[in-house]
Amino acid sequence: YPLEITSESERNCYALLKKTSRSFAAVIMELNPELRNAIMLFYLVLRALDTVEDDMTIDPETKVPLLRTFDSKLLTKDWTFDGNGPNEKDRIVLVQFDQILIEYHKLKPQYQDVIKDITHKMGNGMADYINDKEFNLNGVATIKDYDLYCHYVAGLVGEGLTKLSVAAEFGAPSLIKDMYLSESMGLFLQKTNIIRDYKEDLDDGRSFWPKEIWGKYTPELVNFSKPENLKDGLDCISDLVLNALGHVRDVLVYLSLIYDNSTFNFCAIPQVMAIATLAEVFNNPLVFKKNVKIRKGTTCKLILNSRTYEGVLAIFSQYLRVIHHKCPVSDPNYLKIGIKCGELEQFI
Ligand SMILES: COc1cccc([C@H]2O[C@H](CC(=O)N[C@@H](CC(=O)O)C(=O)O)C(=O)N(CC(C)(C)C)c3ccc(Cl)cc32)c1OC
Repeated sequence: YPLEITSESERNCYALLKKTSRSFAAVIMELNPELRNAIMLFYLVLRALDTVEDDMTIDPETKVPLLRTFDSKLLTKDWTFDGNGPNEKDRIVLVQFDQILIEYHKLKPQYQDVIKDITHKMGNGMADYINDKEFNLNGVATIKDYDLYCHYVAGLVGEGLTKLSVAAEFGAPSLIKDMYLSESMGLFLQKTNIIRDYKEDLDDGRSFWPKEIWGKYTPELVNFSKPENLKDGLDCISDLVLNALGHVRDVLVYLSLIYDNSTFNFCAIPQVMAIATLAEVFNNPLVFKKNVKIRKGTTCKLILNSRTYEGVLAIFSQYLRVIHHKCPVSDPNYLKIGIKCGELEQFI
C-alpha cells in the first residue's frame, strides 16, 4: 500500500515512528491504510507512556499523576512535555506530542476510543507499580505478579490491537470474547524480552524474573553471573522458557483468526522473532553476560517465511524442536519441556 502523506503533522509522526522503532516501523508502514495511522499513533502513544515511566530523572510526584492522567492529554490538541532528562532515548516523542495529537483527532472516533481506553488502563497500571514498595524492593515475587506486570505493559497492547483489528473487520469477532488470546500475544513477547534482558536489567539495578521461579535455583538472582552457578542459571532459564511456551498455543490460535494479510504480517513477525529468541537464550550461558540477539540473517529468513500461516507453523515447529534437542537430560524440567514441546508439535 503506497504511503500517502497528506500533512506536515502526519509526516512528523512517521519520522517519530522511524526514530523510535528500528525494524518494526517498516512493518507498520506496510499496514492496510484503514489501520495504518491508528496503529502508528497507538505505537507512538505507548512509546510516550514508556518514556515517562522509564525516566528515573522525573520526580515520582510528577510522574505518577502524569501517568494516571495521560489519557486526558489525548483530549487536547497541543499538549507537549519537555520534562524528560536530556539523555532519555525517545524524549522527542513527548516534545513533539502535539504532532501526534493532531493526527490522533483525525482518526475514526472508535479507533480514538480504543487508544484512549488502553492508555488509561496502562498509565494507571504503571503508576500503581511506581508506588508499590514491595515491587521496588524485591521485584516480581510470584508467577501471578509476573503475569500481572506483563499484562499492564504488554497484554493491554494486545487487547488494544485486537479491538482495532476487529473494528476494521481484519480479525474474527471471536477475538473480542476470547481476550486471553490477545493477552498471550503480549505476554509471549514480553516474557521473551524479560528472559533475554537479564544482564541489561540487572545493570540497571532491576529484574523482572519472578522469584517464585528463580528462587528454586539460587538465594540471590545476581549469583547466576558466577561460573560456579552456571548450571543453576541454565536450569532457571529452562523454567522461564517453559513458562513462556505456555502462551504458544494461544499465539498460534490468535494468528489463525486474523484475515487481513498486512495485519497478519504485523502480528506474526514479532512472534516468530520471539520463538527464535527463546531457542537462542535456551541453555545459553551468554544470557548472563550480555543481551543475546538472533543473527541478522535469521531475522531476514524469519520475516520472509512468516508471510503465511503455514510458514509461521513451520517456524514454531523448527524452534520447538531446537529447544527440545538443546535440553540437557540433567535439567530438572527435562520431562516438562519434552511434554510441552510434544504437545505443541501435536497442535501444529
Ligand atoms: C496483538 O499484539 C501485537 C501484534 C503485533 C505487534 C505487537 C507488539 O510488537 C512489538 C514488536 C517490536 O516492537 N519489536 C522491536 C524489537 C524489540 O523491541 O525487541 C522492534 O522491532 O523494534 C513489541 O514488542 N511491542 C512491545 C510489547 C511487547 C511490550 C507489546 C509492541 C508495542 C506496540 C505495539 Cl502497537 C505493538 C507491539 C503486539 O503486541 C502484543
